[in-house]
Amino acid sequence: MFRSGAFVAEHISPIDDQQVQPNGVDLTVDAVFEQVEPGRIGRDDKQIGERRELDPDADAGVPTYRLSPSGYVARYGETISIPEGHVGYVLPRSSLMRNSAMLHTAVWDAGYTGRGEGLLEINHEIELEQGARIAQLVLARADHEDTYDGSYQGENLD
Ligand SMILES: O=c1ccn([C@H]2C[C@H](O)[C@@H](COP(=O)(O)OP(=O)(O)OP(=O)(O)O)O2)c(=O)[nH]1
Repeated sequence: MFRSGAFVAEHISPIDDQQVQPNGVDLTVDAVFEQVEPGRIGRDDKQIGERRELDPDADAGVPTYRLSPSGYVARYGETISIPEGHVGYVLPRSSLMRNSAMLHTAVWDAGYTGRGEGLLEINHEIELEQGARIAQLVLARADHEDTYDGSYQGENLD
């Protein structure tokens, strides 16, 4: 069973009322990266290729990313903690999708805490204000034996 947005909100910070939706919580874009070196997925290890952080255009008043068609890694502005007994899924905000862009995501494990990332697929030029809502996190009840203890635990925390 999926939990309410109010429940999800208890596991995300910072957050404001505008982010709380009936079935989940909206996530904002804090930083955008372009990968510049190859990565590697081995049988027993992995390496994330080097990235370049994009500078948003500050002249617009609100810092704004002007993105051309390509793939980018977006880092969310919120720290997310997936509670035990749950699994998280992040989906794109529909307005992103309606603008020919997509956010690709993976599984958010019980016990994970951090400011995670998603893959932005941009198919047409788009402007994204830094801090704009681009995604939504939902939580479902889930059985599990262990909790998350991987290399991304605690990532991007200040
Ligand atoms: O779209 C997503 C999905 C998950 N995560 C976070 C939460 C998740 O718990 C963690 C690790 O994900 P996963 O287990 O898929 O990573 P991995 O590639 O298997 O690495 P590791 O073995 O170090 O966990 O990354 C994201 O930031 N973005």
